[in-house]
Amino acid sequence: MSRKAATVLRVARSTTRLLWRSAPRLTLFVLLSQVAAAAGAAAALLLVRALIATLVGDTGGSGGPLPLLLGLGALLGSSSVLLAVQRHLMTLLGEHVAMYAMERVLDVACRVELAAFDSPEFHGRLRRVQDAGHRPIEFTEALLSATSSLLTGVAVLGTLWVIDPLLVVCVLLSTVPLLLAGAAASRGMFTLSVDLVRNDLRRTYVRSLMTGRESAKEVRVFGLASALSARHRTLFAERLVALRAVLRRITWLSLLGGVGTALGVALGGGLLVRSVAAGELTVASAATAVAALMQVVPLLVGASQSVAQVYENSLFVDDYERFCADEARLPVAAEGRPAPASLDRVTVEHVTFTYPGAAVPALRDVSLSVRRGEVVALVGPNGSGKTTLAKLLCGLYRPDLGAIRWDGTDLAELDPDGYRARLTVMFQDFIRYQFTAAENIALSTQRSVAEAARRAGVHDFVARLPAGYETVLSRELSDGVDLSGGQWQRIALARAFHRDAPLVVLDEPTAALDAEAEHDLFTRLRDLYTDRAVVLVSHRFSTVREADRIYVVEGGTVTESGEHRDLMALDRTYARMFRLQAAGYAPPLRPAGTPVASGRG
Ligand SMILES: Nc1ncnc2c1ncn2[C@@H]1O[C@H](COP(=O)(O)OP(=O)(O)OP(=O)(O)O)[C@@H](O)[C@H]1O
Repeated sequence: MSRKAATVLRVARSTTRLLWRSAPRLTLFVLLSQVAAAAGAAAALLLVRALIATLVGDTGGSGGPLPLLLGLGALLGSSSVLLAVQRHLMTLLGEHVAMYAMERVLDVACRVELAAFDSPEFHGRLRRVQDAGHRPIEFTEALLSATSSLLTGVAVLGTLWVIDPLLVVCVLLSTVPLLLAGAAASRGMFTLSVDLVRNDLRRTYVRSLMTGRESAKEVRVFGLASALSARHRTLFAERLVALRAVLRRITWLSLLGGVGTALGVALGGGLLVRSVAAGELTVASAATAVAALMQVVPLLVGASQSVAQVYENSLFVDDYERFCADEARLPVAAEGRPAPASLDRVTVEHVTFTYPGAAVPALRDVSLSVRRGEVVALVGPNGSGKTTLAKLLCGLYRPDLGAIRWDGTDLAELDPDGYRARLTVMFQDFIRYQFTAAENIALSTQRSVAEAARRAGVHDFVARLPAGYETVLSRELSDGVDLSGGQWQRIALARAFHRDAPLVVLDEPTAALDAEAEHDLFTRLRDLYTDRAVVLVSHRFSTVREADRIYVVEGGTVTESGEHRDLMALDRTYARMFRLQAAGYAPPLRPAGTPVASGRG
């Protein structure tokens, strides 16, 4: 079996499964309507035959032409109703299948390792399969249409076979170039969509900058509109160039296919003329054969187009199925043991980690530990690896070398979802969900959110919003409210506080908080998290000095560690950075000779 046929068969099976799983009753109705349509067509043929028999007086005792005519009329009427019902059912089924297909993609997207999101290839595939939701139903429609054209074609070919089997051979040969051209065109369109996916992603991104609320401010202040539209036009022009090249090839292929078909038909015509001239065929038979040829050729052209559609859609559905199968196989399923509910100590042991595709490791031979009841701080310059370490602690990436252990057990041996459920985190780039305030604090549970909001110091503020915790925090999706940067950060903190977990990771939790709120949070941090292990990433030395242990991360490695006093005594990077920041708050130095204000007037 050719590879193309194997793909189509595989996709026919997977599409049937998709249809059935997405909407079993609708699928059944569609099938029944197809059977009814076929039965109606057969009944119409029988009625026509009976009518002709009645009209030529060869009735065998039936009740005259009127009931037959009425029956035929009723059949024709009901067939047009059936057609409308079929369209209705197919539209609904298409929506169900697209929804089901999308749900599978979303499921995979939420389960894959975070590393996948660092790969442009993954984003390309994700985009392609998201766009392929309509393909299963189009595959089904094309398959039905090809089958019905082929069945009708076979019936007409039967007439030709009776007149001269060679004519059938000519007709079949004439469809081969069309089929080949169609298959090449289908592959061309599929390859084009693969090649253009990066371009599509970039265009979508540029468009989102030009239309998004987040970017609207900068686009206006920095006057980015014309630069962005130029970029959009360039990307569109690149797309057009690629599209034109493929369309040109497809047109040439269709032309060659058409010439092949014309030659096949001409050969059939030549055969007819020769047979008539040789007296092997009556003029009446030759006329019937010409009529059949005239009928069968457009039928087969239509069938070839449908077959090409079947093939094109099968390539997209196959791609989609491979994505679901491949990505689902990534090691993220609930394998491994569940993490213990309690925690005594998390240790990072000689961990080295390089982001996918990065040239240098983001972390090199990093070791640290945090115990229950301890607050451990990570400090260091921008880009030194603090957030990366936080992400590894959250089990979002796996170390290349070394291990992270939860009470001695390597995280690699634990079920990742179960492990993540044992920790809570506030990321530096936390998400501002355009949902209600309550949902921003706890989307996945119904547990009371007020206590967490109180801890984050945001309860009073939220309670004063127009609809309190039910206020939607969006001006884009509803007539809700937007918050200030600090208010958003407190909401994100409340989200972290809402989960009762033994490991707490806070990455720059106070960057946008006012001085009072920051001070308040840090003085309460220990009370909030007695009995928890807290890892705190911060650039604010005034807050990290209280930590039980401070790790200084520089260039992906831990260069110093200890308590504030020890690190100050060491007088290296920490002490230098601490003094630098403290100097910013020191009173300005007086130029020499300036009198000191007495303050007594
Ligand atoms: N997804 C990624 N893919 C590739 N490289 C990355 C990725 N995320 C971060 N990096 C790189 O890893 C290094 C460490 O980044 P990280 O975000 O951990 O720094 P950081 O210490 O938290 O910095 P900051 O203080 O600015 O938040 C940087 O060089 C950064 O460019």
